[in-house]
Amino acid sequence: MLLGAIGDDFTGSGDLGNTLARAGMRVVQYCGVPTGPSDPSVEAGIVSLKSRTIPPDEAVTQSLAALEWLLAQGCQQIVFKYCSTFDSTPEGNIGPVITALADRLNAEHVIVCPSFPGAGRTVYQGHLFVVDQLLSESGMKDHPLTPMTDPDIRRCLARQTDLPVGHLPHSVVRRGADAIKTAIGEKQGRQLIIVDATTEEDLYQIGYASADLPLITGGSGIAMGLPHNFRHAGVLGEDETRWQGSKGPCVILSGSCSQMTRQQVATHIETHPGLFINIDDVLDGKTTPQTVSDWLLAQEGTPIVYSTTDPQTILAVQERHGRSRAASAIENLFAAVAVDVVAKGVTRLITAGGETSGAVIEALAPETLEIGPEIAAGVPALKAGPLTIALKSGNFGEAGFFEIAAEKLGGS
Ligand SMILES: Nc1ncnc2c1ncn2[C@@H]1O[C@H](COP(=O)(O)OP(=O)(O)OP(=O)(O)O)[C@@H](O)[C@H]1O
Ligand SMILES: O=C(O)[C@@H](O)C(=O)CO
Repeated sequence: MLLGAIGDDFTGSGDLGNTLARAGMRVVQYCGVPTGPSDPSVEAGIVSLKSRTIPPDEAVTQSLAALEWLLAQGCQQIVFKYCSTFDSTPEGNIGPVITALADRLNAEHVIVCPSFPGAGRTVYQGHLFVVDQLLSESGMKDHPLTPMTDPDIRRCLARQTDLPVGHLPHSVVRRGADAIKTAIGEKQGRQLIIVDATTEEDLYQIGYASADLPLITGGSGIAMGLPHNFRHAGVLGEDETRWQGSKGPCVILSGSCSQMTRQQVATHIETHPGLFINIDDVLDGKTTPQTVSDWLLAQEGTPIVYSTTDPQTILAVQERHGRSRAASAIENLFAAVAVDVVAKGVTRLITAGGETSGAVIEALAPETLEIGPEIAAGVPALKAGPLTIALKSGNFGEAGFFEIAAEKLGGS
């Protein structure tokens, strides 16, 4: 294993896997920290955690355990993948995890760059943009778990770490890899460096400049240039595709309330069966995993079960039941439904939402997910034995994503 990565959620880990696989690396996503050694043919291993919104000390412990496993597999460089919208709270978990990984790796300068232009996220003057809006004016201001209200990620990160937070402006980045490398080297003392990046070319140049850094952090875009570094060093094998689709029944579970998912759900239910999950009914026991799973298995086509709704409805639900009780009720329901439908023959599973996908994958507990072809920017097709899976981050994909994903998982 050449490159080791730690992802703070399951969809984001797949996003990173997609970037690396597209550049010709053989990538496997591990669900949690594996207990045994990796298959020796794996060139990039991603340990996916569900650590984005857990208490910071637990996120640090899990991330350090993942790091030890990756180092034991021989990884020469580590990537910490978090969300391209920098999803975090004032306490963490991005800052505490980077700080702990940097300490363990004795990393002097650590790049922090959530930029992912393919999904409209760019960093300029230390500020994070979602398409043409500041992060704090985008849909992320209403996120159910990590509302993002400060677009200046230098300030966001400084609230989460005791390490100094520096900045590498776009005026340097656009001069290319050598200029970036020199500017990083000139930074005095140990620090985390927010690096501006507005285009994919910026990200390639940052990647090339990072060949010797032990730890790199960011969205999936930060990994764009890294496979080239290994190829340039002559250590990357030949690109060969092993992934295959499966033709069996397909179901969709959506707990994401992001703007794009809302559009995708609305599009899908125009032509496919859909069942809305009301959290009050889940907490009252009127809706159970069994009722939902029975409904799914009785449908034709590609049915969707969704709790996806608008910010006002979420707020009202959270006021009635509490934020984490509402979230857990939905996540546990989807997790149990997934286990049941897969046991009963579903071979294509699509989930929407990072937390939702994490709950589902933790319950299904596949040891590994082989990264396959891209479905949409940041979303690869995955495979665990006979089961093919698509884990969609909240704001990824076009309006017709679910239908496209179902076809891709089928091997078309
Ligand atoms: N109707 C609802 N009311 C309140 N909370 C909900 C509702 N539906 C879903 N949730 C919770 O909101 C959270 C949505 O987060 P999730 O990460 O799954 O989606 P997302 O934020 O759109 O995705 P991403 O993190 O990939 O951008 C989950 O914890 C889910 O349980
Ligand atoms: O970086 C992103 O936007 C995604 O990979 C993700 O992490 C969303 O959960």
